[in-house]
Amino acid sequence: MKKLISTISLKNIIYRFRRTLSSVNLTAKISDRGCKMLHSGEDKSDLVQLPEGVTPFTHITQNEFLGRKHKKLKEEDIAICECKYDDTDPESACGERCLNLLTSTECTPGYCQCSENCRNQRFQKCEYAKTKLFRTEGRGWGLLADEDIKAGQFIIEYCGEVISSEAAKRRSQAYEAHDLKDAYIISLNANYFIDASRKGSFARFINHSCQPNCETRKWTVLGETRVGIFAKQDIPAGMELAYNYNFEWYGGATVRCLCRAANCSIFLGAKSQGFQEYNHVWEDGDDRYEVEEVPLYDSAEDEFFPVISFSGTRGGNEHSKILNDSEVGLSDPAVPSGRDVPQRIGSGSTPKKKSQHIPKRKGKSSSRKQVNDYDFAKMFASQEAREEVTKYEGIKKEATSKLNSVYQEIRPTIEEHGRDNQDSVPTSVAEKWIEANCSKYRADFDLYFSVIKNVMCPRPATDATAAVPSEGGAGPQTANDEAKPSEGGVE
Ligand SMILES: C[S@@+](CC[C@H](N)C(=O)[O-])C[C@H]1O[C@@H](n2cnc3c(N)ncnc32)[C@H](O)[C@@H]1O
Repeated sequence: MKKLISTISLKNIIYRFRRTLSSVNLTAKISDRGCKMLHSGEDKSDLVQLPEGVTPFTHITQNEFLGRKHKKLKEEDIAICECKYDDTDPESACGERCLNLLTSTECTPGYCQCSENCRNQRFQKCEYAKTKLFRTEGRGWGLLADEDIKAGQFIIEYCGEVISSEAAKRRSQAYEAHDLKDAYIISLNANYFIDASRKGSFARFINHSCQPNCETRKWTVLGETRVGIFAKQDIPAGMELAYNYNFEWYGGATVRCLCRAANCSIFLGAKSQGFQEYNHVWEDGDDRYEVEEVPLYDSAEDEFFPVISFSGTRGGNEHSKILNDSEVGLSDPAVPSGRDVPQRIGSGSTPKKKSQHIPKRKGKSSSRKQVNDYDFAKMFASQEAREEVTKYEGIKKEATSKLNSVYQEIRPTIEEHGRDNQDSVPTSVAEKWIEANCSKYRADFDLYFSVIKNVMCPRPATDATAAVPSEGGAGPQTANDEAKPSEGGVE
């Protein structure tokens, strides 16, 4: 908590400091938008050749806005850092101590004193890691590292068309209606989404994992928010890149997740906006989400996909091939391979197979369900035990519903700032969330403690009508009354 608060204050201090600096009047022009490396003169999107089977899309290296132009950054809004280039220490040019870098803001060309030596224009200069498109088993196309990537490294920007949330909903439904099963819409902020279905960068091929080696981060570049894929850990060449789709991904059709992680949440982007709009989900920790129907596709044809070569945007990383999951770091011998599991296939690659459906397990409910809501009190023969356990069951229910309502309250804020920018969430909101979580954990603990205590040290039954007399229900009460759960779990 302390760390969170100090990060927030640090950010405020840096922000104020930058505002002061930005009043310094520099005269250079703001550079043209876009990735200079790829957009100097010719349209490099023409050069991108895709392997056979990939649904064609337009390759872009900066977002395109529908219904508006790129922002024109006002001079007083330009954040200027303090860095100065020193040729004896090139790393000092907008390195890790750069004020802009620290606040996830790229330096503005013409306004950075390090000029062409500035190292904090990675989105603008398309300083991407080398990656390679490959065919996965059952998850369509994927992107893998084509060089060793360091933890924290910027890998690639997720580019696409920036659209409103209403448009995202409309498009998502239209894509589904047209049977486009791969969904490429992710959230930019509370109101806007990036759709990489028709236009996008190679980031659109990065698949989801519940235990990912990459993450999305939002950066401010020339006044606009942009989404980058960054390495969460060192990634060796040849390993598949993956990030967690929850929060960012708009979702679409309900898709069974095939990431093979031990903590897999079963469905792709189950916490994403699109998923939640289409389905009613169970709480975290439940073994299954309640959904109307789950379309699954057979991946058998994926396995016979030929090795294909193609040339892409940058030298050295432009051929694709089919690799099996163990070759890209996804194998788990405990999990059946694509051959055994009914899975869905990537878009446009192979003819679609007949869809299957998981039968609906329960009636559709209109609200979030409580899980683990077992009435433990019924287990006990003694009146006192039942009363005590009932009391803690009540406290736990209260804490759960408080946590749910806090979640609903803070969700827009969290979604606006994005999962990776939690330090921007107001302290009061963060505190509320942490407090509600602590209360819930404490209430859970108190309830389970009370159950275990009463099972281990049964009290004599005082109520002949006990619903389910426990085995030792009539036994003598042991002297263990001191071992009580903590009082006032949720206060
Ligand atoms: C942003 S696209 C990723 C690229 C996609 N595989 C392709 O071939 O174009 C997202 C789609 O990939 C598939 N996908 C990604 N991760 C997956 C996973 N862990 N399990 C199953 N399908 C996945 C789903 O069809 C999803 O709609």
